[in-house]
Amino acid sequence: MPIALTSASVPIAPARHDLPWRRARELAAAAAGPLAAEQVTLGAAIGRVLAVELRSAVTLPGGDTAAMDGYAVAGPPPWQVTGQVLPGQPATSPLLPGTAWEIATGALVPPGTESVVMYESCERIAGLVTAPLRPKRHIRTAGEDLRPGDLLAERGRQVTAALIGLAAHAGLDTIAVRARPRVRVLITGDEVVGHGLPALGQVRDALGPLLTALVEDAGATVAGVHHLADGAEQLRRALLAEADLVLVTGSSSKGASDHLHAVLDGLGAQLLVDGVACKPGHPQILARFGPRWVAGLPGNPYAALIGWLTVAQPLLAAMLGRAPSPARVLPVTGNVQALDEAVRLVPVRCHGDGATVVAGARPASLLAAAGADAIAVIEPQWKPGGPAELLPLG
Ligand SMILES: Nc1nc2c(c(=O)[nH]1)N[C@H]1C(S)=C(S)[C@@H](COP(=O)(O)OP(=O)(O)OC[C@H]3O[C@@H](n4cnc5c(N)ncnc54)[C@H](O)[C@@H]3O)O[C@H]1N2
Ligand code: MOO
Repeated sequence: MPIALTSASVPIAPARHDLPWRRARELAAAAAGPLAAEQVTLGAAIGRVLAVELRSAVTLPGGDTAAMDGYAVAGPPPWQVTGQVLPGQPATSPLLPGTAWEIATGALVPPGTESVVMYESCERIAGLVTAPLRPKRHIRTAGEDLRPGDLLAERGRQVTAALIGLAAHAGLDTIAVRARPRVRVLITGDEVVGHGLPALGQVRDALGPLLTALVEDAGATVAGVHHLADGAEQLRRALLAEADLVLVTGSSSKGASDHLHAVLDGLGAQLLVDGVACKPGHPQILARFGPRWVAGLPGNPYAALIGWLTVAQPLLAAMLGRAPSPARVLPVTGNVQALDEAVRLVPVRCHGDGATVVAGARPASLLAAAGADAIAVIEPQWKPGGPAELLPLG
């Protein structure tokens, strides 16, 4: 059972209300250490995060190898064709000067080979081959691609299809990756319905599907999506189920049916984040009790997406031991104004050398975010057209 370890270097201090957005994100990123490693087959490794660096187990190519179909030749031309060598059938005797062996791409060249000449450059008449001789042509030298111990990928890298192919080429059958954090999603709100058309006063659940997709995209696994009726006891019991992270939506503000603060208090949870100075997404919580973390996200769907990017995504990246990707900063243009004391988070579309605000973003609607490819972090000191950090949206 993967358990998030709290980094020894980050003591949990009681949450200050309305943390600066950047500070909230940093706290979440430093809160947990990587989960345990597990060994998986290459076939199961796509998207996982490397728990150790990957190194080659082989020399590649294993010996000097023909890079073209043609003739392995020794000495000056012409060459008498005296044999043949195919991939997987290494020559047992050396090639003598003045002779040639037919050779296929990928076959080990016989000892004594000076060059490989491709069929297209040769003239062959009655068992004699001639071609201009260029020493060492079309021969891949032993170990020119990999040597045992060569680094294939650093720890913390996400496994891609190319890396799986490379690892197999390098002789590996399994690799050590981080356990996927198990994330439970608790959707609260008596008005929230899971499917079909909502009646007046009801609303279709946007957050179960949104968070499921975000969790899976982040390399974690959804342990369950639970719709809870508003009520402290249901929430308390649901928070006790096994998970590395519990996401709770629609219960982090101050309304009559927002029970998360009281329930966490009753459970003796430690609050790391309790309110963030950003718009939207201000009512956010990050707390820990026992081995599990709880992120309280606003019920407004776009605000919940911002809450995810602020506290949940960095925490999961830490549990996965994921190497941080360099911040992307681009000039941002469009209809947006910086706030005096808080960060504004706006959906943008990127175009080569800049990003443009997608109009119409509102806390309760995902329409603008769905048309965007990133969220721009508009700091109080930002000026129109100035640079802003971009958080990618998948
Ligand atoms: N007195 C105050 N009231 C509010 C504050 C505040 O600081 N003081 N903050 C406002 C902000 S900002 C937000 S955001 C919301 C967040 O409140 P909750 O997290 O408690 O969420 P709810 O009140 O339950 O819902 C807000 C809104 O979102 C709809 N919703 C909820 N869940 C879903 C879902 N799964 N899918 C789609 N839509 C959902 C819900 O029906 C409400 O319309 O609080 C403000 N109030
Ligand atoms: O910040 Mo709320 O999160 O504006 O909708």
